Amino acid sequence: MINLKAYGYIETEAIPDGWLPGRITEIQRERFMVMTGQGEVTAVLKGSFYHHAALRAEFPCVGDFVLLHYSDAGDSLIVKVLPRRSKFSRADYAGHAAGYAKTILEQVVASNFDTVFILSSLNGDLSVNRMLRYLTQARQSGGTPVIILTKADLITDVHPMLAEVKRRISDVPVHVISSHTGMGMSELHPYLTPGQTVVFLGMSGVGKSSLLNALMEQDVMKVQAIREQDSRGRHTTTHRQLFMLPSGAMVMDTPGMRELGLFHAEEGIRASFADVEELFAQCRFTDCCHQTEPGCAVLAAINDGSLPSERWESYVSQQQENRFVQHRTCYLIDKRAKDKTNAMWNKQKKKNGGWKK
Ligand SMILES: Nc1nc2c(ncn2[C@@H]2O[C@H](COP(=O)(O)OP(=O)(O)OP(=O)(O)O)[C@@H](O)[C@H]2O)c(=O)[nH]1
Ligand SMILES: [Zn+2]
Repeated sequence: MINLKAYGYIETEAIPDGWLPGRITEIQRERFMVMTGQGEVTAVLKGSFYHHAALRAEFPCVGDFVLLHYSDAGDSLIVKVLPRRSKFSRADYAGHAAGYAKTILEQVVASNFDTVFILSSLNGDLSVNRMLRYLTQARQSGGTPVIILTKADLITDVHPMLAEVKRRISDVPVHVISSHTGMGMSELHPYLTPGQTVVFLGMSGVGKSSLLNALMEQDVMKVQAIREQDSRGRHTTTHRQLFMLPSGAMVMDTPGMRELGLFHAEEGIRASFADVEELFAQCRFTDCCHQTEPGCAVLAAINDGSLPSERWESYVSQQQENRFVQHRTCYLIDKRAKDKTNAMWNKQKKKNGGWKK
């Protein structure tokens, strides 16, 4: 018997007779691995998930708690996804049937995590703006962000960089580690207590796989020694996507996490830049664009130094990216609707042997 609480399960609703709660640890095409009180089982989705395929966001993802009809011979059946307490979604544009265009836009790639480790490499180009973007996503997700500066063994003096990060990001813990030497790793223990789930965010090559291997105390992920042009087949040692660490905490690593874009991130942006958005109310004109207008509170704050201009710039660039995603989404909905109308029109034309009567 396995205690599902060790997997972060919190019973929030009574489980009907004959149903079994479980947590999704791995997804391969149509087949799911689910950890349950009876051990890990394979499962498939109840047909109704496919009938309502438009509700893409409701498809189970790694980390989800689900209810199953348990079968000890063959696949169990996933009947319900329990409410998610946190999630990462990505905007999904890829080739789906036109009729579903309005509702396939959010694809959830990981859920029910407590902490988001935002990784940046100290020896690469350490970009605080990029960190701020990841912070917005983390805040939007419902997880608690923590910043991890990796590969400390490659730097002689980490202090200037650490000071710069802390200066610009004052409300989030920052840790300096090396997965190779073990430096700073003990600082991560408080986030890795039993039943806690962590996800990693960070650019390719910052050391996510190396950190996972170090925390697992074994090589579960293949680490890239040399960058390949072809990103396929990268992590070939395992398909597992939810790892139980020796400490009793879990780490999720899903392919989707590696290609997140900002998706409907207004709330996250608002949370990250409350100080900036508060200024807007103080502008003289309600439709102020904060560019050249007289009486603009933003320009005044930049001038007197109370709003660092780099902070204003990263706010503007996150807004732009978010708006781009939204426009693109609207554009695609529009285009799919048009394509569908055209297809119907052409069918009609054929049937009528020429132009519609
Ligand atoms: N010196 C040093 N190198 C490290 C450390 N962590 C990772 N590396 C190296 O950085 C490179 C990339 O590490 P990975 O762990 O594969 O990075 P990743 O973030 O998983 O990369 P993707 O799989 O592309 O997303 C490898 O060559 C690692 O050996 C560290 O703490 N110190
Ligand atoms: Zn203004």
